[in-house]
Amino acid sequence: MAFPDGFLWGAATAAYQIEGSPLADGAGASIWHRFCHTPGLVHGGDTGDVACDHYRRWPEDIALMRRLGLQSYRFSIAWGRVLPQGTGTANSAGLDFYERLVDQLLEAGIAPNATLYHWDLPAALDDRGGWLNRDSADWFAEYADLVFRRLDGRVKMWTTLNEPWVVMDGGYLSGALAPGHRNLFEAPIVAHNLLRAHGKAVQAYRASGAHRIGLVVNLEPKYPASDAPQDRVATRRAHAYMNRHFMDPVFRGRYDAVLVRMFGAAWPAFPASDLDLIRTPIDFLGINYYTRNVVRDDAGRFPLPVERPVQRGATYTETGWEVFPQGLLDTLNWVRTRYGNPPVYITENGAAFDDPPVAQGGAVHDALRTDYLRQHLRVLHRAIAEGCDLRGYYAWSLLDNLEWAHGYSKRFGLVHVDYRNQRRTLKDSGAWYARVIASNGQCL
Ligand SMILES: N#[N+]C[C@@H]1[C@@H](O)[C@H](O)[C@@H](O)[C@@H]2O[C@H]12
Repeated sequence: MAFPDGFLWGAATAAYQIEGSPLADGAGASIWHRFCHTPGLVHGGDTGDVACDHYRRWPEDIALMRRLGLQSYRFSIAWGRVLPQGTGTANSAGLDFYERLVDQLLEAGIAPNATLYHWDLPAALDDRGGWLNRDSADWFAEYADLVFRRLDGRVKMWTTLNEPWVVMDGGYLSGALAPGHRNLFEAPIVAHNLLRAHGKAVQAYRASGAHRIGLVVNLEPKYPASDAPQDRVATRRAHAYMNRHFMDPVFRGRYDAVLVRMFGAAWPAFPASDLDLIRTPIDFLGINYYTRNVVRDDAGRFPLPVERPVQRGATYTETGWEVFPQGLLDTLNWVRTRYGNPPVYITENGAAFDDPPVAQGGAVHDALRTDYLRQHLRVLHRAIAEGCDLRGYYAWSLLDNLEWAHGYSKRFGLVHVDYRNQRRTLKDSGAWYARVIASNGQCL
């Protein structure tokens, strides 16, 4: 099942999850540095102080990318490395790091795909209110303009934000992620300022950039646990809260009425001009897809029903996610029909499984991960046949890495990392993915 000529094959990472050295060479601390160093918040007390030591081992990791035959590499830029205080004086050592990385990627024939914000807000900006402060959109645009002017042209594919829904829900409602707030009234303000920041960064790019810029969202299709009216209503609410929450403003210039009603008094009156900014046109949409959500009414839980009824006979990953490739097809067709079939990249797709240890001779026989990826790639081929404008795919992740509050307990990598000595070992899934890339999907 060959994919179209020019289909882009890649793998993805994020700065705080792999780089280590979070304060090196003048870098400013992020909210994740603070969060990890706050006892009790991250599994095992793990931090990003070392991670995969990518800040120092990046040449070795580019060699791994070449071995995989990656055509593109999606990474994120740590805001605090280039602007230690979040605004103001730039840190040339931080900019130099990303410039060297980009230049060597190009040297290796790998197209850089840079994400401006993958959750690591400079702590100095959090001290000024962070995403709760309306000025955050201007702070972000200043940072974006700085890196655009430094790297655009060599980087030809930019993303403003990674998964703004997770930033809002995890960082300000559930409190499971940095900065660890639990406040219903903060959530819509944060979501709105993230969207404003996205719009301002896109406008900054249009003023100076010459290539493409988009947004990466996590989309999780919602299915009612039964035909009972209360389950169908709960499913619509869950869909409004997670999926339409950011897609509707960006592509349709307005919020979902169901979402607004859900928040009730906690929903502020936003200026209409904000929605005009937010809907500034983008060049592509990045979709991170992992699983689906079967929804049963759980009236006691706002805004998302917490119960995820276990599906008999299904396979589940180490993060408790059902393996459900049909949900990826359903999601892509929903985006195609509701939002005018925008160019889409799958910017993350992968799974954590309890991988076997590295075998003698250096192999990791992670058959479950290979099967997960194969099932989802086959679905992508169907999505293209059904008319989705699907341009590329990035496996999550290149390396085992810091899985946020899970610490290093969950492994998503195509490459195993032994955190005791930083030894990298290509897993069977990585070797298989290299064959998929080399055959443009023919071997699926
Ligand atoms: N959990 N999980 C894996 C993966 C996470 O490691 C990424 O940083 C996020 O963009 C997205 O949540 C997905």
